[in-house]
Amino acid sequence: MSTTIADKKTTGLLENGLFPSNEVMLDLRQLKKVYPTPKGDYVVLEDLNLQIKKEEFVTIIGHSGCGKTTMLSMIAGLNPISGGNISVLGRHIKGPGPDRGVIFQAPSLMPWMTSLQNVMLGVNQVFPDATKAQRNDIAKYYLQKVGLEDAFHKKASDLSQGMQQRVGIARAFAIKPKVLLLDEPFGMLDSLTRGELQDTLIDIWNKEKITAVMITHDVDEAIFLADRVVMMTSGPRAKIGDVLEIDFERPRTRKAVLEHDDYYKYRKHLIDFLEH
Ligand SMILES: Nc1ncnc2c1ncn2[C@@H]1O[C@H](COP(=O)(O)OP(=O)(O)OP(=O)(O)O)[C@@H](O)[C@H]1O
Repeated sequence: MSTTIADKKTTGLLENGLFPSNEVMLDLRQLKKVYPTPKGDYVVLEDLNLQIKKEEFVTIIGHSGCGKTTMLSMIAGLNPISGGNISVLGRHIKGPGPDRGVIFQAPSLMPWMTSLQNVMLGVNQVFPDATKAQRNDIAKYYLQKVGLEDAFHKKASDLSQGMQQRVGIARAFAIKPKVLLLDEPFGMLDSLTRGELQDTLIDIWNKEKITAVMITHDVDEAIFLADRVVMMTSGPRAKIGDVLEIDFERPRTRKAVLEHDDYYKYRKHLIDFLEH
């Protein structure tokens, strides 16, 4: 009997359903989130278990309001955990830290500062012992990687939305985090700019291989970028509903992905999940 995509098991799992601990970067165990509301407690997430391996790129999809941002902000340490725990390389997180970089939908730059100054803000905090010249080099290196070599000294408020998000990407990579958390980073961009930024992101990621977790509403983006697409159930009490391994070689090109025999099977699998 032939194996369908739905039958495929995630590769590398032990018999207990977990990855070997030395391969795991991020571990969410029995995660729970409760928001108090005037009508009583609202349990957004419950019994949510997810392991993400070192150097893995995972995309998260799920219906609006299911709790994706809640989960990501908890991993970032910006939103308190109501139950269970989150660990990075085996250590429970207790708040935000430079081991986790975040890219939000709106890059929230300091509008009166230049691109370089915005990136330097993070670099200065994370590498206080480096010389000013070294810190400058790091910031410029990543700005150049995102295609902003001509815009080091442009004020953030003078940049287009796409360029601002490029600064956001440079800023996140420049602090050299262990985990990169992306919350719909291209959600506000037109589709052409979105495609360009996906290419920029994946180009840097191919070199740096930072473990990445990215929320997206775009099924094609989810497939193009990910090693695994994680599907969340609808809330309340959302958890991981299904995981789809994307077995395309890297580095990938959009053309090769779109022409691959499995592409539409992956797409159908994700859309079927979202429609039920
Ligand atoms: N601070 C809060 N207090 C109370 N309820 C909240 C709070 N933050 C979020 N919620 C609720 O928790 C649920 C999950 O919100 P969250 O933003 O995590 O979902 P999401 O899946 O990221 O949504 P979207 O895809 O629309 O961005 C929603 O019902 C939301 O209204």
